[in-house]
Amino acid sequence: MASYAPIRPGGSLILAWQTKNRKVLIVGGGQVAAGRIVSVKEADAQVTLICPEDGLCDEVKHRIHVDKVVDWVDRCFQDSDLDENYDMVLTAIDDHEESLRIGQLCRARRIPVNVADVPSMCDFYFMSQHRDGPLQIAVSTNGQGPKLANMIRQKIAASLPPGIGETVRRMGILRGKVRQWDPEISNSGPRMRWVTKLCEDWGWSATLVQTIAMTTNAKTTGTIYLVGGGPGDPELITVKAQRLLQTADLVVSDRLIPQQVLDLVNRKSDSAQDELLEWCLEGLKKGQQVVRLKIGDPLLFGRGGEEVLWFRDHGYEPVLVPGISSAFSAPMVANIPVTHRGTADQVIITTGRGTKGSMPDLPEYHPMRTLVVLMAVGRATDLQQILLSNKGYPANTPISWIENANCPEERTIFSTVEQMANVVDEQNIVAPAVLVVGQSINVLNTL
Ligand SMILES: C[C@@]1(CC(=O)O)c2cc3[nH]c(cc4nc(cc5[nH]c(cc(n2)[C@H]1CCC(=O)O)[C@@](C)(CC(=O)O)[C@@H]5CCC(=O)O)C(CC(=O)O)=C4CCC(=O)O)c(CCC(=O)O)c3CC(=O)O
Ligand SMILES: NC(=O)C1=CN([C@@H]2O[C@H](COP(=O)(O)OP(=O)(O)OC[C@H]3O[C@@H](n4cnc5c(N)ncnc54)[C@H](O)[C@@H]3O)[C@@H](O)[C@H]2O)C=CC1
Repeated sequence: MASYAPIRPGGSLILAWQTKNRKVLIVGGGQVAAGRIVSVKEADAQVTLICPEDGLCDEVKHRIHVDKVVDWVDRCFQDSDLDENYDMVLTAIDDHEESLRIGQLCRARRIPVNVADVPSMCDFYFMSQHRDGPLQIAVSTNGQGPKLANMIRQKIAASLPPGIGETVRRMGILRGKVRQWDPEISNSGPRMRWVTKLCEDWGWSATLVQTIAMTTNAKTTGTIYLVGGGPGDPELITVKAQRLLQTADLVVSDRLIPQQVLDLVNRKSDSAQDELLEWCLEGLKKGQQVVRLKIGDPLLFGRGGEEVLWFRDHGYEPVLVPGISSAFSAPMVANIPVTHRGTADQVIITTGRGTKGSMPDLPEYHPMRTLVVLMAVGRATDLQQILLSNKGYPANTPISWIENANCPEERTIFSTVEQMANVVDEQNIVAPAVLVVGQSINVLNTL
């Protein structure tokens, strides 16, 4: 039998009540009323406050006369005040009998009411609240200890990462965009899975959620930045890239926008790349600062050169920002100094997948050479055969596979050229993985 959460009666229903343009009546003008004004005005309600002038505290006077966010009626409450069709009534007066009476009147008219000094007369309680942009955290003790609610709220607020409100705000923009890309109701499932995965993968690091956020502050001239996002570890991006990501109006990324969404948005086109570039262009035409975020380094097997030419054709010269390529960071993960005095004086970086699936001309064996092969996993058998049969690699030349370098699932496997395809099968190595071949592997690793 499935087990479900137990029901624990005796609480109150916690909601985020939408009161935009709703009519709220506040009775009283002391410090409690001042707090109520802030709460309901932050929720965009229309406020009428009834209280004789000599009862107004300084803060309430400020809200009435300086902020001008309150319609003020200079007298005591009268029963006919409730004829105004209020959506909510809040009393904060020092006359207990009158409080109770107003509460009862509201109850009779089914107007939701909070009576500051009579919890039993409240349809809802106010909570101790922390707000940061759209993020709202509220603590309730369900009437048991308001001061404790205040202390607990402060403790929670102090533990939040800086910038979290901005992160939440940008997430809202991003979710709006995702829905614009594909408004189909029937795609709600994939949309939700993507947003969930994004949140889980990138957590609430403000910077990283910002990297995929899209905002619309138009500037006069658009600029395109071709930015290297590094190998996957959020800490391995440059300070410059981070700054651009934080300030950009639009960030278009192929890594952070995973296949599920590309599938969603690219139904009209079978070329994801073109579609992404078109988005950039749209932003540029609006005068936006656009970041085209590439994994690794844009110009090392990142097709960055092609994108520069494409943007030039469209009248924009991209600003290039380098990133750390896995060609360097992956060997480092495996403690391989790709050059090392006396062991390796050159490093050749190549790919296992050339244009249209071709195999690049691999270099001859040289004992002082380190070979780094990106996108090699699917070609392990071919690579092994070429290195052994055509390029003179001794069978026992050390190799290392570094899978998911600089990501949480990172894995490093050492072997020899003779075994390099075998270990891919045995250890089930999958892309993305970097292959390193050469004597430099043995310098810091005792195998
Ligand atoms: C039932 C409730 C109805 C309601 O007002 O909605 C209610 C009732 C009463 N409060 C009283 C006293 C105090 N209230 C505060 C402060 C807050 N009170 C708030 C809410 C609530 N107060 C609702 C329950 C919410 C919950 O428990 O979760 C907060 C959270 C929100 C807000 O008001 O905006 C706000 C913190 C704001 C912030 O953190 O920012 C302080 C501390 C202080 O002022 O510094 C004291 C003195 C110390 C103490 O008593 O703890 C008394 C008089 C008791 C007496 O005479 O002895 C009553 C009446 C009674 O209990 O009978
Ligand atoms: N819920 C809460 O968090 C808290 C509730 N309280 C309770 O809330 C009430 C208000 O607290 P404060 O703002 O500090 O009081 P306060 O004494 O500073 O202000 C009371 C206000 O009510 C006005 N008033 C009195 N009778 C009125 C009427 N018939 N019509 C219109 N206005 C009227 C007065 O002119 C004054 O402006 C008190 O009863 C207090 O016990 C106090 C602290 C916290």
